[in-house]
Amino acid sequence: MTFSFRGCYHRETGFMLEAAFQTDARVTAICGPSGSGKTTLLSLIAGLLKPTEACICAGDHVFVDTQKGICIAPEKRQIGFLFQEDRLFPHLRVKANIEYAVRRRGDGGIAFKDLVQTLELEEVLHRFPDSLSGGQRHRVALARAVASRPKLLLLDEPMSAIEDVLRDRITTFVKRLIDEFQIPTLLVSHNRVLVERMASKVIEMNKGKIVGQNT
Ligand SMILES: Nc1ncnc2c1ncn2[C@@H]1O[C@H](COP(=O)(O)OP(=O)(O)OP(=O)(O)O)[C@@H](O)[C@H]1O
Repeated sequence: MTFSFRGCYHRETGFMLEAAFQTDARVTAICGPSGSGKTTLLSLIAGLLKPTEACICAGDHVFVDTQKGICIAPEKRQIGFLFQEDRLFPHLRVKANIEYAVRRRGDGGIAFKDLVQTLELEEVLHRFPDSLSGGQRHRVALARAVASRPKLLLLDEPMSAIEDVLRDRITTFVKRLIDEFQIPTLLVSHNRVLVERMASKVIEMNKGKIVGQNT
């Protein structure tokens, strides 16, 4: 599947993102210094920010085409995302948080048991997000992001809050899910080891622009 992005977005603070790229890679990394616009780019793709002008497509699925007046609602884009903050439903226990995403996809979803075991969440299934540690919350958010077998997966620093001892195993698990279910993924990370391990293409951003690409 080819993912393509062309668009621009202007923040009142003066920050301007103007970028175009396309990728066929299973995992594409977006790298660049702090404040270069990586999270803004993912937010535009997810539909959490509205671009001034854009055409954003994943294969045959057009998420946004401002010239044609198309802007699909975020919840209808079938995008799984994991942002730096975990955005779990605070009123639902961990089990319900994950089941919500599994149910959204029906039979094609990833097995709940498999997710829970690999991410070591058995012990916290009946707790509310507020009572979890940062690393635990992050693992729940990761389970939720991949559970529905999304058309596109957006990972923003996915391993940053994960304890060292779990990081390697979780990286292997996420990579296996992405490969097995052929989920095109955009990965934002400052962690060069993670990028090298997961991504076959790297896009470099700086000051809201794409300044380099390599495969
Ligand atoms: N909610 C906001 N309101 C105003 N400015 C913002 C907001 N969020 C981000 N910015 C600014 O927009 C620019 C791009 O930010 P963005 O978070 O996309 O960068 P980033 O590359 O993801 O950075 P980091 O690696 O630190 O997460 C920065 O100058 C940032 O300060």
